[in-house]
Amino acid sequence: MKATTKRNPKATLSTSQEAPRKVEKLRIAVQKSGRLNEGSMKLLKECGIDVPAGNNQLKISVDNFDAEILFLRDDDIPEYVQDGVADIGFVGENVVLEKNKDTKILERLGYGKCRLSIALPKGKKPKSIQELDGIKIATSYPFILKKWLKQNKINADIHVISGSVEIAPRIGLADAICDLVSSGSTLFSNELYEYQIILKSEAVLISGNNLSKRRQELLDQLLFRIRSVKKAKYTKYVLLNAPNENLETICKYLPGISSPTIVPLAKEGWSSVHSVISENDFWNVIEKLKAAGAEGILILPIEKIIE
Ligand SMILES: Nc1ncnc2c1ncn2[C@@H]1O[C@H](COP(=O)(O)OP(=O)(O)OP(=O)(O)O)[C@@H](O)[C@H]1O
Ligand SMILES: O=P(O)(O)OC[C@H]1O[C@H](OP(=O)(O)OP(=O)(O)O)[C@H](O)[C@@H]1O
Ligand SMILES: [Mg+2]
Repeated sequence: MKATTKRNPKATLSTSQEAPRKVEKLRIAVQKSGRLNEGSMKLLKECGIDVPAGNNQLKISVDNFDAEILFLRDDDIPEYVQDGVADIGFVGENVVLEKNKDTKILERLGYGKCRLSIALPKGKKPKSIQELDGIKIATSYPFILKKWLKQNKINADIHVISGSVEIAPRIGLADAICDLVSSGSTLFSNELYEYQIILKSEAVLISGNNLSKRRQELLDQLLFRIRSVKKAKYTKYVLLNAPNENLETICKYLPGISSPTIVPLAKEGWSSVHSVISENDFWNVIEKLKAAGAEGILILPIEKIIE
């Protein structure tokens, strides 16, 4: 008898009605509004992650990367990352250290640079930090401040307030403050001065400890892009013209990633040299390049460096 393949109508039905497989996305926490929002969104854009302009939504899916952006208060980001509500977060190191959650810092991001400092009213000039003993310090950073005081064996009283810390000495709430400083203008307008830096901070990328395999893959891709963007920021593309007899000397100063490119110029005996160099190194070699006859030196920004 001829074998027949029986079709199971139910099986066919269940396949066609199956819900589409849920795509695992990397959940990225970003400050909703405030000092770090712009820098974080700019960095994501430079990494090729297009976040659609949201109409004040708190969660937005990205079209060209398996990710969704969660817009949060910066203070909540370390805890949400620790608890796995978000996989990674862009947040100030000051907040990471203050909240002291179980997260790890993956990368320093170079924006949101500020200092956490003890500031005193103008006119009060302790000769050493030990003279802070016994004073009352207003702050929104009690954890970091307490640790610093303990390390320095200073016995001061901490008064916790959540904002407008700089006003505390003027209204008699405290003798000193411990708050973020950048330009110093908020201190200045409140008749205070920066006495002692206790932390230098910038935006950092943090992650939790339990990412799924797929989310870890996505994070690795994002980290690779962030590092390429960061590297490019501090590196410049250099173009210059040089007499052929000095090319060896010039190439010594501009070794590039593997070696510089040399293209002959229409002008007899001259070449164009193309290379990359870190901005710091460039300022150190510029005089030497000129002394070796380099002319028409052009310095161009680089968008990304993929190594
Ligand atoms: N003056 C400053 N210059 C540079 N960076 C700063 C400055 N002040 C704060 N930052 C950095 O930006 C982060 C966010 O600062 P912001 O003032 O927006 O916080 P916030 O008012 O607590 O915001 P949120 O509403 O999200 O709680 C700080 O934790 C710090 O890392
Ligand atoms: O040294 P400056 O450049 O003056 O910056 C310092 C100020 O910046 C931050 O406040 P922000 O302006 O972000 O307002 P906030 O108090 O609402 O957070 C910080 O809390 C300081 O008050
Ligand atoms: Mg906050």
